[in-house]
Amino acid sequence: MSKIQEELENTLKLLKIEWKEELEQYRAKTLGASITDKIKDGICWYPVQITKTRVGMGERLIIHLEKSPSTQSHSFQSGKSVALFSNASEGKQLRAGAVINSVKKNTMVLTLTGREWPDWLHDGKLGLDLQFDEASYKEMQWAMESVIKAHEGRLGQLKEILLGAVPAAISEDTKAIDVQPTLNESQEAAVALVAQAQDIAVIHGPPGTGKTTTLVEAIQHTCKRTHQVLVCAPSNAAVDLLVEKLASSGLNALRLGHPARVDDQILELTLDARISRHSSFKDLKRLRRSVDEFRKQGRKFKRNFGAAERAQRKELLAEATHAKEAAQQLEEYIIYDIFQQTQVIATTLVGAAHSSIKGMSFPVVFIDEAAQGLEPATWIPILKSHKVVMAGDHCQLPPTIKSYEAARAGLSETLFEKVIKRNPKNSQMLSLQYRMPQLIMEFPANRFYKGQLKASPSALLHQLQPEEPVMEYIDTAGSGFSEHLEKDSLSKLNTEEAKLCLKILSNLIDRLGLDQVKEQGYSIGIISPYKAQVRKINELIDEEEEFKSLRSLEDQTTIGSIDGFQGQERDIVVLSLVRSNETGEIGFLGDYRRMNVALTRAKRKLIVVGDSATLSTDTFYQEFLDFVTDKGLYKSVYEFMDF
Ligand SMILES: Nc1ncnc2c1ncn2[C@@H]1O[C@H](COP(=O)(O)OP(=O)(O)OP(=O)(O)O)[C@@H](O)[C@H]1O
Repeated sequence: MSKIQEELENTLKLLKIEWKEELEQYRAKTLGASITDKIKDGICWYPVQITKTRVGMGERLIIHLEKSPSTQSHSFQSGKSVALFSNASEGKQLRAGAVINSVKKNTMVLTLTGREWPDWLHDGKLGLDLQFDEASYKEMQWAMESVIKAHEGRLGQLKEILLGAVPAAISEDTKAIDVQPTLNESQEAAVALVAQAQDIAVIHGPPGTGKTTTLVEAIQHTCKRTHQVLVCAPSNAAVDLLVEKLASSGLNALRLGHPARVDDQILELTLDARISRHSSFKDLKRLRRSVDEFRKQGRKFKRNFGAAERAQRKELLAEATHAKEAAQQLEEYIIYDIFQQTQVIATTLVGAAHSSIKGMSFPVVFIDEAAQGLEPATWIPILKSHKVVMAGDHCQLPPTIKSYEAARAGLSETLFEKVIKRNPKNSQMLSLQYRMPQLIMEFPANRFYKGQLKASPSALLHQLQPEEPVMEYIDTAGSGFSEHLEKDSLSKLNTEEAKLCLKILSNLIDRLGLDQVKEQGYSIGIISPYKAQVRKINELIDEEEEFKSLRSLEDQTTIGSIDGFQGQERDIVVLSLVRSNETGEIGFLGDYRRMNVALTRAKRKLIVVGDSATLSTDTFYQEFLDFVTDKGLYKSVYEFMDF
């Protein structure tokens, strides 16, 4: 067996270990567990009441739910798969699949996976279970098996090239390319590389250097020459960001994926929305209504059936089937028509296995944030493509891997890293960043990029107001604040620190003036490495009177984990580090790439809040504390202790 085949077989083996680990963790929580156990584990809500049902975009069925208030934490998050169940039928549970749109402390909005309301929806007591997402693993396994099996054809060639056994080809044609005049020299060189590369091109570089911006330019350029391209990223948030930029650059983009997982601003570009805007949609609706009508009529005749009624019923149900087939055909035509008009099909890596693009192939696939994609997931869109373009930064967050064994044995190395190492000539580095002023950039630039990262003149001027410092570190040491473990999720939170962060942010908003912040449209990010802290911050903003001004900025504010912020930027960022304990334990803050992402999201103001007594046990954080002290960015919590 060749080295490459061995390597791929090994990756498949590691994927199976990871799959087993995640399944075992899920089973440990669910198998044989009573509803009470599951509620305690934070993976079940029961009972829940329906507060509203409605039909959303694309005729999706949407349910608003509420449970009685409790302090019980849970693992429900937007985008996750759940099952709604009822205890109405004795012994057997009635279940319907759904995806979470949004979740607050005691309320949730869901989109049902099916197209029909379950007939038990208003019977018995309802509950909600978190589901294990096995479909993604199946797709990744299938992709790995396809790559292993491919010895000929384009996939057979691509695997040899991407994994470094065969050199990648670059065209000699160095015709000047027509790009936006705003691109810098290395960004322009990256677009040229994408045009010339026959097999693979990689754009890499530190945060804010315009990898996504350059990728969008390269996509535009490619779309002038080809009918359609595939564009992917590992996370829904990263796909949404790309789609937004592609659509505003004038490209006809289609966002594939479940609408509940898509940002509200992008909903208009989903297949559901595009179908509902199609000129034949009215006919489709009419046909679907007639299916329902025939069925309803057919089911009316239940008792005292004579031969004539039986025949009539048969006829009505046959009509229903007929209308259903016609509706399906029309829907297929509408989808075909939409795809014909689409220049860019955008989806997550795993979403590239979506049935609506089954059997399609693309001249080029563009993968953004490729350094965050698990290798088996990254192969999924490559199976459909002739040429591969990746953008990313391997000093930012890697993919999340649950099995320590699989990560250590090599699953943590991404295809992006392998490609850069093995095809150095086919990559273009960007090193001029446009996001952060010097002070925000300096520490990550020195610590992660050997000082090679430079700030563009425009970024140097980024600030909120001349007298407002662009960066501050607020030390909570000595305050008595301390972290807690959220028992059910095993995530950490630090309530006092969460309040302090919001207080500091409210003060900043007061200084700038609420109206001014709204008028300027400053975007705000409140970030923490821990999901439990993110939940706590959300809860405080929703409930506490003193954070009223922050509530009124809801549309401009994003609260999330560091992992969810990769690829994004905000004018103002508050980072809550949470860890505060006697033993100096810093847990997964020890993955410094996570801090690299967190420290490089802010454009005009970065406020970091943490406990130096705990953090300084680690040399990386000690260096960071030395940096903020040297630069005069250090403040103690005592300056804010009046609250
Ligand atoms: N040539 C340019 N001129 C002016 N602004 C630019 C240029 N290139 C990128 N930018 C701006 O810099 C910011 C960062 O760009 P972008 O998000 O593309 O960077 P990135 O490298 O993908 O960042 P990250 O590593 O965080 O994902 C954006 O606000 C973008 O508009």
